[in-house]
Amino acid sequence: MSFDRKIKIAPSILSADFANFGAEIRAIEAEGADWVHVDVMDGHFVPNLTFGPMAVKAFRPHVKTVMDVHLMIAPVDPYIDAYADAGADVLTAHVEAGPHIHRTLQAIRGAGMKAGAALNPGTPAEAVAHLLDLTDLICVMTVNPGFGGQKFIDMTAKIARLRQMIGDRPVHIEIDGGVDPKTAPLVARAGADVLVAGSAVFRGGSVDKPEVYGQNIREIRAAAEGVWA
Ligand SMILES: O=C(CO)[C@@H](O)[C@H](O)COP(=O)(O)O
Repeated sequence: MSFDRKIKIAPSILSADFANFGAEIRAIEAEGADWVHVDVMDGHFVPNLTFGPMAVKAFRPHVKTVMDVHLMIAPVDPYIDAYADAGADVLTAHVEAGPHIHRTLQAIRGAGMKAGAALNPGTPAEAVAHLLDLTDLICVMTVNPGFGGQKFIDMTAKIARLRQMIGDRPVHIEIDGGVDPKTAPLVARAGADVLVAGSAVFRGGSVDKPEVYGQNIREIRAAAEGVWA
């Protein structure tokens, strides 16, 4: 997985048909997704439950791009090897999920994955100030995690601060929650390069109407890239 700061659209399969993940993943990739974002929720760190490492391992053969796994679980450390075995390319843990995020990021890299650190809306950019050399991606939550389809919370000041703190390190800034063609330019202008979008990608489409996914992905990408025009 090479590093660049081009805009990447990462559809969240939280908004896909849960009875048809393989076909949904193949459809979004065929329609232009750069990464596939997989939301793991434990019903404890967040008030919702999705799936665990066995399901993620079953997704792996369908993902030809980058499998970006966002853990909304606590604790994280006992499960790192299971997600490495499942084939995650990027494994992101929340800084709020435990007292030892530094150790967690080291363990994620040690298991051969790219390491991400996620920040809830109430957590300041400074929470990752001493983690930047251990981190490949900072995920800025623009909703309170747990559900798709929520209203975007403006975190542009935090994103801009992170971009300044990161400097020339090869660290992605990923935005997660409420990303659509209206909010994408705001976060891209502030310095984000990976845009997770669930409802705004899957809305109106299906595996039988995948061209809608393609249109939705293109609209988000064009809106984000438009800030550089
Ligand atoms: O992690 C989460 C929610 O906790 C996200 O990945 C959502 O799935 C994004 O969904 P939309 O806000 O784009 O519908």
